[in-house]
Amino acid sequence: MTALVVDAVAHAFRAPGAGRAARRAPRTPVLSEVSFAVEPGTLTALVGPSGCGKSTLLRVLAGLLVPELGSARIGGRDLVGRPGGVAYHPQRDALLPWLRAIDNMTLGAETAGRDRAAARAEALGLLERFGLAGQERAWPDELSGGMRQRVALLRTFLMPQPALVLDEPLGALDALTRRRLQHWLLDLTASDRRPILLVTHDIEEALLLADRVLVLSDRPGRVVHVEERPDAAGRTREQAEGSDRAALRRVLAALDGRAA
Ligand SMILES: Nc1ncnc2c1ncn2[C@@H]1O[C@H](COP(=O)(O)OP(=O)(O)OP(=O)(O)O)[C@@H](O)[C@H]1O
Repeated sequence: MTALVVDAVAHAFRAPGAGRAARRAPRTPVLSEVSFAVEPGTLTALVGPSGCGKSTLLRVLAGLLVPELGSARIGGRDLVGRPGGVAYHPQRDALLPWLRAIDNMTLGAETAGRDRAAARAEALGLLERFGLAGQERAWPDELSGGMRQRVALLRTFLMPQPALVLDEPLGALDALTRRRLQHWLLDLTASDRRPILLVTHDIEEALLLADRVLVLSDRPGRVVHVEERPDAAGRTREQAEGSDRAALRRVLAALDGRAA
C-alpha cells in the first residue's frame, strides 16, 4: 500500500455562460495550492467552510476535473484526468433506479474489474452492519434517504481501488445510524490498509475518526491548520478528553481564522 499524495493543487472556475464575454471574465479561484499526503492505514479528514473547494478537490482526485495547477497520485499512478484511480464516494448517492440495492452495491466493484460473485458475497455479509438487512432486493425508490446513502457507502467500500475518497458519506443519516457507521469506519481504518480521505461538516466526527484533520480556509481553500490526533493508547480518560477539547478549540479557531 502507498500514500495518496496531493501536490499543490489549485483551481479556478470559469464564470457560467458561453461566448467571448464569459471566456474573458475573471475566473473564480476555489483552491489555492493544497498539498498533503494520506498514509496507508490512516484516515485524513478535510473540514472547511461551505464553498471552500472540498468537493472540487475530491473530484480532482476522482479524475473528474482537471485542476489548473498541481498533481495527485497514488503509488506510480497519476490521478489527474484519469477517472477510476480511487474509490470515490460522491456527495449525491447516484444510485441507478433500474438496479436493485444489491446490484447497486456491487456496481462500482464490478466496473473496476472485481469478480461479481465475490463482491456480492461480501456485500451480503455487510448488510447487517450497514442496517440494510433484508433490503438487498429493494429498488432504490423503495428506500429512505438514509438507506440509499448506506447502499452508496457500501458500494464505495466494495471497490478495489487503493484509496478511498469520501465526500460527506454520513451526511444524510440519522444520529444512531451515523454513530454505528462511524464505529464501523473506525474498525475499518484498523483493518483496511488503504489511505482514506473524508470530507465532513461535522468537526467532532472529524476528530473522532481521523488520524489527521486538515482545516481549509474560506474560498479559495488553502490548508490553514493541521490537527494531528494522538493515538489513544496509553492515555487516561481525563487526558484523552482534555486533549479532545483542546483539539476542538484549535480546529474551531482555525475555521474562524484566528490562533487558538
Ligand atoms: N462546475 C462548476 N462551475 C463553476 N463553479 C463551480 C463548479 N463547481 C463548484 N463551483 C464553485 O466552486 C466553489 C467550491 O465548490 P465546492 O463544491 O468544491 O465547495 P465545498 O467546500 O465542497 O462546499 P460544501 O461544503 O458546501 O459542499 C463554490 O463556490 C462553487 O459554487
